[in-house]
Amino acid sequence: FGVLKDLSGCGTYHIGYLENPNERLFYINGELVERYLFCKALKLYQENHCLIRENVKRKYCGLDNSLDKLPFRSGRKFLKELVKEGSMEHHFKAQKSKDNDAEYVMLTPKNFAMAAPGVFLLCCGLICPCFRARRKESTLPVLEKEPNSLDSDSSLEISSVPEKIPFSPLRVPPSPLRVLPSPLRVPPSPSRFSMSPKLDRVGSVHLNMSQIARATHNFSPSLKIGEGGFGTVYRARLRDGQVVAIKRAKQEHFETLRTEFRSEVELLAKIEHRNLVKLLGYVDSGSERLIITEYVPNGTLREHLDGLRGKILDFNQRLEISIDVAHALTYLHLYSEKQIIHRDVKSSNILLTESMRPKVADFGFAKQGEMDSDKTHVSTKVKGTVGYLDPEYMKTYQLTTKSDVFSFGILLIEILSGRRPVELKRPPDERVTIRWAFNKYSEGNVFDMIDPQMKETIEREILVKMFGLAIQCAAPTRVDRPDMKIVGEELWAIRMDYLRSGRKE
Ligand SMILES: Nc1ncnc2c1ncn2[C@@H]1O[C@H](COP(=O)(O)OP(=O)(O)OP(=O)(O)O)[C@@H](O)[C@H]1O
Repeated sequence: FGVLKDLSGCGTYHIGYLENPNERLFYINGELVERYLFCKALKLYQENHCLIRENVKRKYCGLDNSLDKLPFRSGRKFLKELVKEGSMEHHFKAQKSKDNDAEYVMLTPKNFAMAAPGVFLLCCGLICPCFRARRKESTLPVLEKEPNSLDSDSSLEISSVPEKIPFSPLRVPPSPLRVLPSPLRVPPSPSRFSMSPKLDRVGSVHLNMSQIARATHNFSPSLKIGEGGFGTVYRARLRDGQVVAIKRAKQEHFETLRTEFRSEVELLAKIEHRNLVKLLGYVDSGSERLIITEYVPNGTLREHLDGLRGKILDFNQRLEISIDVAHALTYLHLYSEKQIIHRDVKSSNILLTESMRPKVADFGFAKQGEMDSDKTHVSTKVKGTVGYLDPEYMKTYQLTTKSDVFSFGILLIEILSGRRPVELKRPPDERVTIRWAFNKYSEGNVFDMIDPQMKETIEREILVKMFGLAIQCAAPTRVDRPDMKIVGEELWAIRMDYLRSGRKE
């Protein structure tokens, strides 16, 4: 995989490129575009006095002054041109004429990291008539935006002030598909994330560094239980016998990760739900930053789906896990002190207890919502994991709770089918799981979608309801997605049907 480089940071265009040994791909607002449109967007940046690195201009758009030769268009005109000529659809058509296999072209490992969200958008728009009309409607407001307007897209986090920001190499994503904040963006204002002193005393576990070093045997590799993009996780036994998980920030990314860690602690401190990993304590001392949470002993949901944890999950367990995750998200969206959008709902962030109950973890990307204000969304940089990322959020940078609903829809299909959101080793028409599922669902082949490792027979009606719900959650536009509370209620009703059907209990 190439690394997606995001040049955003100015105005409402979010432009980026992905460079592989054999190929360069360019995108604007999450969509693949031709190079010349990318260069025009750079030109627009330049006209708006935004920072563009000279080497990027030179490398991708020719000589320094070649940008100046491109005709300048107003933001509105440019966006119209973008839609007319350079959209993902255009790219698809261009590729198709060359190759006759557009999907294959879009989904090679080389370009997948960029293409997948767009593919979701496009494929859902193309193959699902009921979503298509809505999709067209919903793109309109975005098209009307001027690059420097101070409307909803003038992001809370992305400064439009053309400030010179020292270049730092883009950090390599922890997993190849995780979308990370761009280093070229102005960091969030310190005040938004500054920790109140009392947060250092958050939770019930208060340890100093030497106590932590003792509990982790000096961060012994034998106690390491996992590694994520932001740190290494250790299991530790405290003096009173309590077993906890300690996430230690990676030193090399210390400054970049500060925001993620603070965000995680601040939000975790406010929540209390049996299906959410509980924060126990926090250490921010010198060159160390650690988060102490409850230890969840039975691995991640993904490990269970992969059969790495012994017994394969049965249908009832999958249904109960789905319900619990839906409840956890409903709590975050509706009932926590402040509305919280998780932004990284995925199977590897769901930990299981010994009794196979899930706990949603990893609040590094979580964000406070706008529940108490008149605003319908938060405008913010895109974070999350490709494959689970809401295409509308990717396109508009407008974050709502419905982005979590989208990820949950993808997760639900994963739980039922066992398939990852993207499986590059499969034939082209099966690589994007949501698309494959939608096709199967439309053909009425729900049994084909069930995880082959699951041997029970489930009533067709129940599967139709569950897959139908998952597909609805993963609708391309947020207006078509149900609220998380409704999703939980629907799943609960499905479970009632399932129990009544006499297959279990
Ligand atoms: N509270 C916990 N209890 C038990 N295991 C945990 C806990 N927190 C994390 N882990 C383990 O550590 C691994 C890494 O967790 P972490 O949240 O740092 O990263 P991740 O979610 O896997 O990756 P990324 O943050 O890049 O998405 C998890 O996959 C899990 O196996």
